[in-house]
Amino acid sequence: MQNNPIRIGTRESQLAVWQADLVKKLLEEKGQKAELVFIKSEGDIDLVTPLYAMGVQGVFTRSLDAALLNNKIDIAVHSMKDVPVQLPQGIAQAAVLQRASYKDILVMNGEKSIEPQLSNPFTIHHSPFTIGTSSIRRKAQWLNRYPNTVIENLRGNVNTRLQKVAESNWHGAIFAAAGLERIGVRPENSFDLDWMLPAPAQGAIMVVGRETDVEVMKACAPLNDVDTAISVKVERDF
Ligand SMILES: NCc1[nH]cc(CCC(=O)O)c1CC(=O)O
Repeated sequence: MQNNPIRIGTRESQLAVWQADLVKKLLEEKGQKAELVFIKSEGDIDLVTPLYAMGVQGVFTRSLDAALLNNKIDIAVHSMKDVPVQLPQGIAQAAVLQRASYKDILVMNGEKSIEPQLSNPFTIHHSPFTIGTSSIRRKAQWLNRYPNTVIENLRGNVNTRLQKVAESNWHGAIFAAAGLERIGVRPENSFDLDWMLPAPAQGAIMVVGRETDVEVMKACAPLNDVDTAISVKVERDF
């Protein structure tokens, strides 16, 4: 056990804070004091450039990595799908929490459902769909199935993306189920895209720490969910 509270580094978005707060609660359940430290990431500052075009890996994780290595925080909490497979030198996985939904979902805009039209894939409809996503993985899979679609760029955290969709005249946008469900903002007018292959480790939360900080690593070990940790390792090694 660590006598000093474990300093948990997190981004400032509602989802990031929710995830860090979960880690705080789980540590406290084990009798370990903990506190949150807020750190801005490059991925939250530039809200226009698609992530794949930013040209560097780890746009959400780099400032937290630096804070860890500079001893400003003791652990960092990430959506695991945003964490590059190769961790920076000196940083190691401390735990992977039990996974939530790994699925991608379509959030439709307004009350009018386009679900019936979507049950008919690979056909050309008279008026094309307009769907928001900046993920090249989601775009490629969507266009393969619904070729007659206009894809619009959609960046930002979960809340700002939901707001952009609501203010648009698009038919809808693609999200990770986990992100919306965790913070309780999954709209009624949404459904799972069971045919879409999710990102590796989607829906999983990763805790990282300093490799040499044996005490902190030990304090985090009970948070590890073995089944999730094995699944995401296989997905990321592939
Ligand atoms: N790329 C951003 C990101 N990173 C993690 C999540 C959601 C939570 C998760 O998948 O674990 C999201 C939002 C999204 O893809 O819609």
